[in-house]
Order: sequence, then C-alpha cells, then structure tokens
Amino acid sequence: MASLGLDVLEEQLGKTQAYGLLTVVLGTFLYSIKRAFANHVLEHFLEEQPCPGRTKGPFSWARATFRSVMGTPQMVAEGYEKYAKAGLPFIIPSIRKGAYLVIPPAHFKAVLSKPESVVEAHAPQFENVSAAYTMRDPDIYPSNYDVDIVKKHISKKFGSVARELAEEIALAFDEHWGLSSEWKDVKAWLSLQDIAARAVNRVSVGLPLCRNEKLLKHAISYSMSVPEAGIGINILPSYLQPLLGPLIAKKGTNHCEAAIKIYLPLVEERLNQFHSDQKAAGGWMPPNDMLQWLIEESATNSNPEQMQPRRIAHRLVMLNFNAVPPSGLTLSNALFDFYSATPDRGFVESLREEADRTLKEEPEGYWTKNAVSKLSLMDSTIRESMRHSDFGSTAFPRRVAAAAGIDIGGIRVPRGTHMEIPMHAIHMDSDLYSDPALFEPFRFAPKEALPPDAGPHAGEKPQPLITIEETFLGFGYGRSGCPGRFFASHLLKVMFAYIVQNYDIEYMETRPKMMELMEFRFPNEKSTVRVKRRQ
Ligand code: HEM
Repeated sequence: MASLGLDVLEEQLGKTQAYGLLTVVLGTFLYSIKRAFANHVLEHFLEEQPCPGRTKGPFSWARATFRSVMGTPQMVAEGYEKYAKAGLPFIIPSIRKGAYLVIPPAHFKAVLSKPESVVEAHAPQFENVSAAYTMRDPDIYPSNYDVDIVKKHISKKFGSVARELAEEIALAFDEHWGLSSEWKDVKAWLSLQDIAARAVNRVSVGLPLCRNEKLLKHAISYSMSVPEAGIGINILPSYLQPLLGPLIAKKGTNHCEAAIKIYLPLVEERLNQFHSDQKAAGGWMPPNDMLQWLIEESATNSNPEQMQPRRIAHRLVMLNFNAVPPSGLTLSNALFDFYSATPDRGFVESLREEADRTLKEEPEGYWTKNAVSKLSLMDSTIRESMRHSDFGSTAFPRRVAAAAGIDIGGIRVPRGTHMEIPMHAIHMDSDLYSDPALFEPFRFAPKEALPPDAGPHAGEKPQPLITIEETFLGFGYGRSGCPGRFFASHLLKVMFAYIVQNYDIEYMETRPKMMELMEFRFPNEKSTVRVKRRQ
C-alpha cells in the first residue's frame, strides 16, 4: 500500500522511467491543486472554510497539501476539536482529491441519508479506487445491484451455509496456522485473509473450487491491488490518468481476468443447469450457495446482460474484493489489540469459556447463526478493535450533487463539494468513550455477559457489532453503510472462536504499530503473531 503503486510502475516501465514519471507527477502537483479549485463557486466556498494546519503566506494551499500526506491525522484531530464539535465543517487538503470538507457529527444523519441525486455516494466511491481503471465495468462496482444481492440474499440466507463456512474455516486454519505445538510466527493480516478467502469461496462457489490455490491467489492479489493502484492513479493530474491509469492498474486487472477465467466454467455449467431446470421443471436440485443466489437475482433483472457468464464471474471476483481484505484486516487488528492488552486480566480465558460453553450448548454441534449470535464478549472485542484501530482519519467519500447545493449547519455547501467523515477523531473522543485510547475489549458487551474484573469501562456502551451509529463508524454510516456486515460479523466471530479454542497466541508487549498515510490507517502486512496449537 505504502508504495503507492511505484513498484508496479517500476515493473511496468523500469526504474528510470518510473522515477521520471514521479518527477512529472510532482511537477504537475501545483496544476492538480489548481484543478481542485477549477470550479469558481467551489473555490470561493473552500477558500472561506477553516483549514487546520494551513498557515498564512505564499503557497499556503500547496504547503498545507504537502503537509497532509503525512499530517492528515493531526490536521483532522485539530479540526474536529476546534470546529466539528461546535457543529461546523472544516477543510482538509488532499494530494489525491483536492480540498475536501469534513462533515461535523451533528449533521451526519441529515447529510448521509440524502438520496443519490442530492448527495452522491457511488461516484465518489468509484473515483476513490480509480475504478474506471482498476475495475473497468461501472455496472459491477459500486452498484445498487450488488448491494441488493448482498441485502436480499447474502444477509438473509448466510445462516443456511453456516455449517460449510465453519468447516472450511477450521480446515483452512489447520493448514495455514498448522497443528504443531511449537511456537511459530505467522503474518497476521495476510494469513487471515487467505483463510477468509477460502471460507468465503466455500460458501460462494463450493468445493473443489474454493480450495483452488490459483483462484484464491488471483482473487486476493486483485483485491489488494485495487486500493494501491487506486491511490497511485488518483495522485496523478487528471490529464495523465487516461495515459498511465491502465498501466498502473494492469497488474491487478490481469489478476482479475485470471480469476474470472477460473470461475467461468463453473458459472457456465451452473447457468446451463439453471436454464435446463427451468425448461424441464425438475430433476436438478439447485445448490445452496452464493453463486446460485447471484444467478437467481440476475434472472429476475430486466437487463438480460446480467445473465452473461462473464458478468456473473466478475461479480464473484468483486465479492472477494468486498469481503476478504476487510475481514483479514479487521481480525488481524483485533488480534494485535487483544493480545497486547494486559495479559493478567484473563481476557483470553473469558473468550475461550464463552466459545466453549456456547458451542457445547448448541444442539447442531457447529457454529450456527444462532450460536454465533450468543458470543457477546467476542462481538464486543471485535467492535472495540474496530473503534480503537479504525481504518481512516476520515472516510466515506460523498459529493454534493444537488444543483442548489445542501445546507450544513447554516452553511450552503455548493454542488461538487467532496465530503468525508472524521471517523478516527470520533472514535477517540473522550466525551463519547471513557479513556478512548485504551483498548477495553468488553466495552460494548451487555452487563449480564461480563466476567468479574472485566475492566474499568467494560459494559459502558452495550451495543452489538453490526449496529451502525454516529459514534461507531466501522461499517460506515447512513444509506451506504456496509450491507455485508451481518455476514462479516458471523465470519469474524467463527474465525476468532476457532483461534481462541485451538491456538495459544503469545502476548505482545507493545501493539504492532498501525501505518498512517494521508487519511488511511492500516496494519503493517509484515506484522506477525506468534502462535502454537493448543494440546
Ligand atoms: C469486516 C468486514 C467488513 C468491513 C469492515 C466492511 C466495511 C464497509 C464500509 C465501511 C462500507 C461503507 C463504505 C462507504 O460508505 O463509503 C462498506 C460498504 C460495502 N460493503 Fe462492507 N465491510 C466488510 C465486509 C463486507 C462483506 C463480507 C460484504 C459482502 C458480503 C460487504 C459488502 C459491501 C458492499 C456491497 C458495500 C457498498 C455499499 C454501498 O455502496 O451502498 N462488506 N463496507
């Protein structure tokens, strides 16, 4: 991620050319700042808003923009305290998207629930990852159609594939983390991502494809390449993007094509079965998996192109993109937080006891949807980690689309204004959370689930992981909040339960440091946890 696609450029162009290109990019940097203010109404508006970290003097925007590359977290924290808490928006300059407006929490609801015609979500999300180059088919991402599939099918029916999911998670952990009682280091984010990919593919395309190493490698590599290439393309001035965008995105899109190719024969076979089943009315028992749900939804769509095998295979790749990296990232952060929290407080034993007892009481004997919903301490631990180690100083790109602009706290915000939410500052606000910098695993657990000595702030805000609110933004907020969070919460808890029940993880004296770049916060891919199989 931190390489911003430079490694990709180096590979495609060679070292000299890649650095030559970087010089062109920096040389045209001032041009891109100018571009951000090309709309004069917008320019005038942004000029008038407070911008923390922008000091008077020549080139004040350029200096503030340079500072934002590494200094966005401090700039947002300052703006949040000074302005957002008083209900006022403020500006953060950005090398990627020009200056953007940070929305104060008091106005989240009003702004983020507005329809797409007034406040756009999809187009800015699309631009955020340079989807024109990294994804290419605008019907695939981000689209209401995809969101519908997640909402209408995956969120409602994942309980019916819970047995297969749990089985694959167990087998994948046994392979990736091993069965040995000797300590060994594993790269947390990457290995959890591999395990999540197998689990997601088990319930989307089933056996044996879910264990096809090439498929998983291409699907994961593509998913990881999108944000990296997206940033690399975004920092280019707009006139260079059509020229260099396809080059920077190429490595990733090659992985995407390779994954589509591997999915295609199964998709074609399943479409044939689906059509012949309709004609013959019977004889074939449709499989119960996400591919089938995708086909059934596509068949009801008025656009026949949605039934093209390639389209469906491409949607399967995007399911990996949506589900796999965020699950690996979230769970690795949870492990880093949890296993660096004070070891003598008995937190691991509490999670283990809860998992053992719940599974023992479950009549089906595996992690059903109902059993997983009883894991309150684990639910709270993951939510607390998503609060404590969230993924952005600001997040959730939106843009004013209404010709007349919109009103935020008495301020008229013109059409075209790019807006985001100060996620990390909210999660670290001591008016909202006591001792916010402390990782307090059972902060969100209901009082009746708490073990003795659960922690000074345990049970202070009982709320399930999937609840989205102004004070907890790990799954987004408003109209475009994550529709996959019900499935994600189940998946994460089954994975975490398997870890505490079957592995010891060595306590870490200090938590591996989060990386921060521009507005992004993420774990280091190389950070490891030390694990051994429990006897
Ligand atoms: C821990 C795992 C996950 C996290 C942290 C996460 C987080 C998020 C967040 C923050 C957003 C909102 C983005 C925005 O408003 O700009 C989002 C959107 C989305 N997520 Fe998730 N997600 C996770 C897992 C999943 C899974 C498993 C699926 C699919 C089954 C999924 C499908 C989607 C889709 C389709 C959207 C776009 C919604 C829209 O544009 O209206 N996510 N996710």
